[in-house]
Amino acid sequence: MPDVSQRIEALREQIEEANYQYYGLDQPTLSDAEYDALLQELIRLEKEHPEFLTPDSPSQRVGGYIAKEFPKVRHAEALLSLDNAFDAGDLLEFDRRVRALVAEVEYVVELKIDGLTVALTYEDGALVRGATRGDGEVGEEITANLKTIPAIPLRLRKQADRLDVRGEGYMPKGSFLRLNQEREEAGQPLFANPRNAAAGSLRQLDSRITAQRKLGYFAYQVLTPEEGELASQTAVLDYLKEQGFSVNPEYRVFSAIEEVIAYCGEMVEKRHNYPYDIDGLVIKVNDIAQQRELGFTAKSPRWAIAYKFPAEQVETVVEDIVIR
Ligand SMILES: NC(=O)c1c(N)nc(OC2CCCC2)nc1O[C@@H]1CCC[C@@H]1O
Repeated sequence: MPDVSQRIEALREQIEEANYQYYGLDQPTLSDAEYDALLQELIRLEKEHPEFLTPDSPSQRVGGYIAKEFPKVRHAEALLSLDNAFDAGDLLEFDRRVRALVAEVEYVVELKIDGLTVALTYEDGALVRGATRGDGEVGEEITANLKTIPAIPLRLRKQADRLDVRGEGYMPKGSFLRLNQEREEAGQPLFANPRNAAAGSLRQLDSRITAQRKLGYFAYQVLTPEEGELASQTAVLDYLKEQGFSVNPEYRVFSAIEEVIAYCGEMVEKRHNYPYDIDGLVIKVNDIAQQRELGFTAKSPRWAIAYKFPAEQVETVVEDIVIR
């Protein structure tokens, strides 16, 4: 019989690997029952042997920490907002401004997840801090709540002294529907949309409540990618996947803005085909060195723009959510 600490370590690795397969690669390896059995055994062993409990154990994902308030935390680098484009003209104008400063350019187009920005900091491979966007400079520290999101790794898969990651926390449509049904049965006010539900769930003082909300997270940026020799946004996305993050797979690379414009048109029709809300697309210059050359305006990067989908009639959206 291996000693308890070896069993605990083996359980942790199996559980985190299952999380990565399910949330990182979207290829579940364990059934829910098998996963729960491992987690329950880990929680039991850690209760019987608290000397082996560590803050980065997957047992901490079920929550149990009650904050009195959220401390403020200053972001390592300001979280910027994005300029918006609403039609082909705006996108052609964006491309013209980019090409005025850099010669050949390639664009990465990502789904614009309709959630809220969450900044994560890892030191020696462990998640040490997570925060909301706040005003872009200073956010709220919500680490305990973020640890309950299986798509957010508690430990990186590859060695890194320090890694700052940005991504979008969101509530999948299925979780949103279930939550509002429960609230309706309990006579509580309903959330208007998944984005509000995600914001409310991440700002819960009791992380057990956050754990029940079944939130998701898509990582899309690392700070100082050039230090990690990451030369492009697509390389950044590959790196984030290797490190165990859930990265949205629906990104495309185009070398002409006309192709980006055509893709935006296609996606207006497909925007409801995903199990999470999107409110547009984010178009980024792929090459990191060119991003540096293009720099930033006072509030947003010159190398990225958000294409916002046209507003819809309310009944279409409600009908879509209920029927689908
Ligand atoms: N919501 C998103 O899915 C998303 C994305 N896929 N990619 C970025 O890239 C940032 C990085 C630097 C410039 C924008 N930002 C996103 O969301 C932004 C954060 C703040 C405003 C937008 O929601």
